[in-house]
Amino acid sequence: MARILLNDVRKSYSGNQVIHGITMDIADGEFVVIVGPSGCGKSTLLRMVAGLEAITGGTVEIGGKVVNTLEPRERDIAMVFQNYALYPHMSVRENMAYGLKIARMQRSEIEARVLRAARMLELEPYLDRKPRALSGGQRQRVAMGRALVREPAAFLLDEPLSNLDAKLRVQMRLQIKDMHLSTGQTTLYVTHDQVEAMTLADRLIVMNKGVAEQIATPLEVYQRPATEFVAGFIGSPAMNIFSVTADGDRVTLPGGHVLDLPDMPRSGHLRLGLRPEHLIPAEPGEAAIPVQLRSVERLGADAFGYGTIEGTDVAMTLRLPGTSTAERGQTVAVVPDTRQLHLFDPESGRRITP
Ligand SMILES: Nc1ncnc2c1ncn2[C@@H]1O[C@H](COP(=O)(O)OP(=O)(O)OP(=O)(O)O)[C@@H](O)[C@H]1O
Repeated sequence: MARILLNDVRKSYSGNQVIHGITMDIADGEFVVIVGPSGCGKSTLLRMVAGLEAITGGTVEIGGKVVNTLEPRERDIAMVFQNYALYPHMSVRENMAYGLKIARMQRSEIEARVLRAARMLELEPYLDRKPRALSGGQRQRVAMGRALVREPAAFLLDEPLSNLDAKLRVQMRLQIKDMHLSTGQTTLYVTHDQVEAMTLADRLIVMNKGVAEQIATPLEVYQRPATEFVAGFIGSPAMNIFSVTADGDRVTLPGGHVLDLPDMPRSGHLRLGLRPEHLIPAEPGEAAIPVQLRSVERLGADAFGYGTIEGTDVAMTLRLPGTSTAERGQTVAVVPDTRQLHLFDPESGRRITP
């Protein structure tokens, strides 16, 4: 087990910087998820920790040792990739044992470790099968088992569930969580799936264009996004974010609609963020945001209304009760829950208190 320290880690490809200095102290046993849109540098960051990419600047420390110039096999880490990379001619047992055999571990110890991992991953019935006779989920568990038997200081996983169907992904997500709880191993996990990120992580690194926009627990990221980018990226359906002008507590919205919002931290142009669940039906006559609905999606317990602020093309998503009779073409008047406002600086995109 190990603590991982990233200190101003940078990466350039032929002079083009793609990771712009990431610093983070990952505690021994912590589960950290690197999340962000395609191309933001998640895999590159993970591969630098693994030793599969050279580090252009800064240092990576694993278990108190700077590993910048160490080969992957010298770093005491195990990596699981999205494409499993199993040996087709070997059985599940042989696939899992292979790395240990190469490391000349004693046979009895290899067997014990393979059995322990197989039990944890519910692979015991398949130990003598070849990969081609396994389902996608089973193959992914073998890839996981192969990493597990090495009992490394840290686990690095790059989108390990992206080749599985939705139902299997949920199962494997729970299994990964269980595995982490029982091994207590430091884990770095890359995904672009925010549900995986929110449910697995002790802490998240939310990345955008090679920068860590926020490093915090999933709940902090959801409740107090540090930037407009994070606010828009985390949460489904996404947060409604639009430009407003504040004059004291009088706030003018797109379309000229005016709300009285208490405790505005400053006047002038601001970006206002409101999650769909924090918009409440207005009382008759109350100053409200009129939302003209373009479509309503009914999910049973809830319904989502997609539309625009009346008289504008500013998109708004509402979360309505499953019993709502709202329909496409109707206008629904809503007011924000004023304890749940998010305000961002229009220039820097950074959160303005609260
Ligand atoms: N070998 C390379 N040479 C040049 N540029 C590269 C190389 N590998 C990655 N990049 C660039 O670095 C940036 C980050 O890539 P990376 O693969 O880390 O992103 P990612 O967040 O993992 O994306 P995805 O979710 O699509 O896998 C991208 O702009 C990519 O084009």
